[in-house]
Amino acid sequence: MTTIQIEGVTKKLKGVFVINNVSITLSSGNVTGLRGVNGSGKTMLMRLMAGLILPTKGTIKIDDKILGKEITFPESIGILLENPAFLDSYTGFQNLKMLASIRNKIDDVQIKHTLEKVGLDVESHNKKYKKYSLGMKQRLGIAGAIMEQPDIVILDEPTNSLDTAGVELVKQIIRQEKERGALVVLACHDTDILDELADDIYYLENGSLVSTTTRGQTV
Ligand SMILES: Nc1ncnc2c1ncn2[C@@H]1O[C@H](COP(=O)(O)OP(=O)(O)OP(=O)(O)O)[C@@H](O)[C@H]1O
Repeated sequence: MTTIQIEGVTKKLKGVFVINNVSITLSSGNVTGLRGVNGSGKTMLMRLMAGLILPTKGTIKIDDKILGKEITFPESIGILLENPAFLDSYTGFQNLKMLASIRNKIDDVQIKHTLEKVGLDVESHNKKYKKYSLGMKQRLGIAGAIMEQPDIVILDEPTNSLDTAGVELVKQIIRQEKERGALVVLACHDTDILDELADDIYYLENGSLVSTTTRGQTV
């Protein structure tokens, strides 16, 4: 059981409140949706949860351990953020292998299995990243986030650049991640996808939490 407790978190950047006094608790086996217009703070909140930036005020605890104090990063996390930092001259497989070498938890077979799971065929495993289409790049980013079966899966706009079949595949992957017990955080502009997949949806406006929908009920 994994929990993320966000307690009174504020993030100020260049004098602007990009996150303003947000408190929410997320737990494993749930998909938590983040909704809001461009610039409302969804990506910032995800970066805070991942320990990539630290709050100006408030605390974020992963399983009761304070991020930035007791732990630097969540122990088991996979993240898809906009513009993943993959290497152009490496193939899709080589990029994931390099990423996997950080933790050394999975082998080549598991990497290949994940590539297939996101719809990248054997030919594309061995294609250089710079030759990838936008949709292929997005699929590789999703593969990178889920390949180690982490406790926490953070997906920022995972359906970007994907065709209809790709969107369906991502929806299926998110359901599978939830079923295996992951704590999934999903930011998505497509409200239908959020309504379909998320157990709780938090609506952000100018960095503040303005409403919450829990399994269809808005408060
Ligand atoms: N490096 C930065 N320095 C200062 N402000 C920033 C920085 N990065 C983002 N911001 C600001 O933080 C706010 C929240 O941005 P964020 O990217 O979290 O929004 P978002 O909800 O994810 O938007 P989108 O839907 O466009 O992805 C915006 O006002 C943005 O201008």
